[in-house]
Amino acid sequence: MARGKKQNPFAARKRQKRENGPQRPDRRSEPYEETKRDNISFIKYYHLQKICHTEEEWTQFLESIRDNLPTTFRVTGFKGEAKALLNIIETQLFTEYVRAVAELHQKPPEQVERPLCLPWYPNGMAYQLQLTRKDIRRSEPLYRLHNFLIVETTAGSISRQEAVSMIPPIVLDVKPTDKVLDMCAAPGSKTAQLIEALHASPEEHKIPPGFVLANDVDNNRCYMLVHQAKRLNSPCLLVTNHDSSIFPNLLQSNEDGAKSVLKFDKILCDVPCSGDGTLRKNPDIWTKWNLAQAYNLHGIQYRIVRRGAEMLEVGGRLVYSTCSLNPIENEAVLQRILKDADGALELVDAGHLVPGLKYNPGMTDWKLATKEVDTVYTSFDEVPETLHTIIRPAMFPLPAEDMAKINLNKCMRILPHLQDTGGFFVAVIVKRRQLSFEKNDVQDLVEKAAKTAVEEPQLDESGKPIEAKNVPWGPQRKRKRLHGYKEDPYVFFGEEDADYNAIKEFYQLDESLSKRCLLTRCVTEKKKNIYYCSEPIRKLVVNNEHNIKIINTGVKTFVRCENRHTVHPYRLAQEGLQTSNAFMGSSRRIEIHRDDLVRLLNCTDPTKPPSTHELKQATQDRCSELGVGSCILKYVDEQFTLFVVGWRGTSSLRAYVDRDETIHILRLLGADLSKFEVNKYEEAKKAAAAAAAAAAGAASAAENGANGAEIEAKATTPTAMEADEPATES
Ligand SMILES: C[S@@+](CC[C@H](N)C(=O)[O-])C[C@H]1O[C@@H](n2cnc3c(N)ncnc32)[C@H](O)[C@@H]1O
Repeated sequence: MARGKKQNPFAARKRQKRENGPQRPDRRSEPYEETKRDNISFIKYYHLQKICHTEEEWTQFLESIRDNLPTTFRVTGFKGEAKALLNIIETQLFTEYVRAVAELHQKPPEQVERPLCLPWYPNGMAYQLQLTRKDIRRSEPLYRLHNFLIVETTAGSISRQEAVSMIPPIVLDVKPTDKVLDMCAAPGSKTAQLIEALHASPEEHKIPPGFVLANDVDNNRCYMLVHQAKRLNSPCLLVTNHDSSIFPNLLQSNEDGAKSVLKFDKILCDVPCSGDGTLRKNPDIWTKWNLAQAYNLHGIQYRIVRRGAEMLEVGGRLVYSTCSLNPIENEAVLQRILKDADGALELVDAGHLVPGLKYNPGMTDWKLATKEVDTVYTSFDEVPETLHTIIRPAMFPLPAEDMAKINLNKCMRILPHLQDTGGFFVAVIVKRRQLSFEKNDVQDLVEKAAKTAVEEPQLDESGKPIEAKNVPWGPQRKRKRLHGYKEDPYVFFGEEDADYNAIKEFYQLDESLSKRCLLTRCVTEKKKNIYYCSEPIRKLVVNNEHNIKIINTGVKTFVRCENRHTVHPYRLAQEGLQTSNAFMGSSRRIEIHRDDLVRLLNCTDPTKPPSTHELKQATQDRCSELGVGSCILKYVDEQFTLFVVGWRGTSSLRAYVDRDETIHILRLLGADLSKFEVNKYEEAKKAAAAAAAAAAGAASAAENGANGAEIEAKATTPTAMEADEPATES
């Protein structure tokens, strides 16, 4: 090895593997073997626990849990156009669905089961299809349904989510004013529901006064969470990366300027669990299931819910949920925290929030067993000493008189056979008074904040921030890093900001969109992307950034675009329009006819935007009043109003939205989508045919002794972008 050169351990391991040859046989070419849906310990254990009330129900349970899971999705709630989309789904999409399923199963359309509207999901916005996710992904007749699910999911208009997983956010009953904590949030399907609930009254709150703090201990999963939540474009979300069981107390500023410990109105503890409720979706769990998983998880589950209870406001609501059926991970955890709380926490009924949902009550008696379920214990005295570190006294049911006080029967056990879903456990707790073990020491936090305060950006003599690139040792580098955490800083706008003033003037921005809530992710004079977060989120960040690992916040609202035809350096971002629109004046608005909007959206070549002369006279007239630059295209329908970011060029007008959003809007407008419809099977067939033809051609050329003249694929050089187009976003 060369001197001074360190050996890369990963490369070395890879080299070693290559030299040793393949360790495992390559099974890719072998036929796919179905997992055996059986596990003796699982069946013995749950039969022993009597999770079903009768033998007949037990048989139904076993039959159902071995079956594949239907597909479910919900229309995301707070967008104005949600109802219009639902209407399209119920008419056009389901007609196409029936046709495709009939073709797939080769039966008459009348015999195809219609999709089921989940009766307990609010406003009839969730549906269940009698197809597995695999069916949809792999069957050609279903390609349009597949395309629909993918496009609308990416556009944020629907969410594909297990039916039972939709329940915890519903029973948490989030209001737009609530401070919400999602303790174990990734990958974020429930967080998305919490955000939607926060935005449920746009007429009342342009920006909801509440917020959602979504946290997960797993850094990589935090980014999945960011990706999932981003589709909703909410300025009221903060994503953090902590162990929830030791989540730090957060500071808040009261109206009088004093500091206090922040308490949450609503907390979701969707804790890590053994996941045996998801056996229908993840059949692999059949082979791995054993009781040790539940014993191992009980401790962290208890510590998370205990910490959640401490952070809950008196009068606040906490939902504890798992996708496990095991009482060790469910009732045993809850009885522990309820006993600790000594009446300060109360289990409450939540059935009225999910009317029509079938579930069994929580268990008040259960047994413990060895890993193989060959020995059963009804009390800790029976447990051999060798198992004392695994099976703990608190896992056994409380004595009858204590059990009677805590109402475990109010928990909800959703079993697969009750309504053809996965298995799930949900419990709702209300905090009646402070907990004796709760620590609310503000002084400590204030001192810590003062000690580790993030330095303000350095300004030059004219008050401008000094470019970070000129001072590599500058403010960003000085930021205190928590445990190797490496996120860029959150730099809020100051009182005087030249960019803000320019934006305000150009877009006639109402000052109630607080400039202090605009932020960038680096200390630089030339800001690139400008994000917006709500005022409560700003305060949360400013008060606590010394203490919490922030992964993400803010919605991209303005984007720098250099363009020689406009003096204004920022264009609008479609993501942020949902918030910024309500604060913009009329200077950059164009009310547009449906046909014009369809024409603009159908233009997929950014180098050839539609000329204004092709548009309706009213649009042309309005365009001639507007200078070059970003604008808002408004379309009003009987059912909904759409706002789309546009770009007024010197002689053109274009819509500035991505492909999935384009398809979504065209769908709402009832326009032809065939241009965007991809049949991946047809494309694969064409590609295979082309490859076969090329191979045949090459073979015959070789046979004929041709001199191998190369057919050069011509690189398609795009024509130069129209000069008045903004540079595309990076
Ligand atoms: C059941 S999943 C949560 C699913 C999520 N609520 C949703 O609906 O998409 C449990 C999550 O807990 C996280 N987790 C595990 N231990 C944790 C801890 N100590 N603190 C915070 N999160 C934790 C895992 O990384 C995992 O993402």
